[in-house]
Amino acid sequence: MIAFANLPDLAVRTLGGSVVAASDESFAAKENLVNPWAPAFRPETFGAKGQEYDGWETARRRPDADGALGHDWAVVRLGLPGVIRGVVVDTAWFKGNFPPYASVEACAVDGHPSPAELVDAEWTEIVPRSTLKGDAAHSFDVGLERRSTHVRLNVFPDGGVARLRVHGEVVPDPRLLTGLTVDLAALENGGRVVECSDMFYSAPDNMLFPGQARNQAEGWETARRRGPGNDWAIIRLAAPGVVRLVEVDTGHLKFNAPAAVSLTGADTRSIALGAAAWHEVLPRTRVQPDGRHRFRVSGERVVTHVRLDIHPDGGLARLRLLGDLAPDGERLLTSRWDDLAP
Ligand SMILES: NC(=O)NC(NC(N)=O)C(=O)[O-]
Repeated sequence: MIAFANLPDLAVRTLGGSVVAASDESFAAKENLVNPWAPAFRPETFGAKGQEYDGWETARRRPDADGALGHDWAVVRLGLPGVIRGVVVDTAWFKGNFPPYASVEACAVDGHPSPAELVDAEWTEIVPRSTLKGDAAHSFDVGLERRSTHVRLNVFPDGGVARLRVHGEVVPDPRLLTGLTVDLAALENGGRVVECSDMFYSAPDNMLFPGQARNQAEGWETARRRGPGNDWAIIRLAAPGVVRLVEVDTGHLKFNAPAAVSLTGADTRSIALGAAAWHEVLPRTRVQPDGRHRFRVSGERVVTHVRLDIHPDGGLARLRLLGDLAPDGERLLTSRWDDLAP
């Protein structure tokens, strides 16, 4: 697997991404580009506009009076702005109607720009015009050391693309975090799972998504553990901080919820994670299936990482670690934001 594929998809709808404009969407809606599920297809489902596709599909272009063909484009607002490390242009199921070439650009615009304002933004090419195949996922590494808020997918001259995945590292806006009590584990604040024991059914980063899980697949689920020990995941927090309230949500895990959970914390500001000592944040605590549990914790020590142990296996829908950033955590977020400015 390519390295960037483990990073969150900053464009996916379940992380707040949306497709704000497109040159054309005659055959199939631009919004499908950021659907969270794998592209689906049912043959011979002809609607009023043609065959139905789970993707974005434009009309066949014809030369204008000057003989120019032009090209199609779609603009995606990233749900989580950040540094883009890789892009996947997936033409799944588009076999006779995929675009032969595509390129991708990115920009960073503060606030909430309208599609018209984005036209005048400063766009930087992050994937040069590249050849595409039909019914295939194309992965492109991106080397732009700056944060981005939007991407523009260009297809030449026209055709269908099932998904645009934009993997990267979240760079949260410190103005929305400093001085507040925030979820130090949330993906949207820059938290991430860096190690885990098992991700057989679904990835542990799922626990850190916004909102509630709508089903079991939207949380973290491990395989049935047949040997000794228990499953676990280590979360690198958004920045060093003090955890004050823990929320453990076993929603939708009914016959596969853990019997108990425990949390420990480590401070790696002056020591490597492998050598750090772990101290108790939440002692081993019984949990019930399919429900939200909240625990006030003593919150005395600054931590950079929290280890979640689930006993013995199962998974969680969500894990929230509400707390306050340490002063150097606030400084870290602010300098990262400034260093990665467009
Ligand atoms: N059979 C098709 O898929 N045709 C075409 N597309 C749709 N959606 O019908 C086309 O012309 O690109």
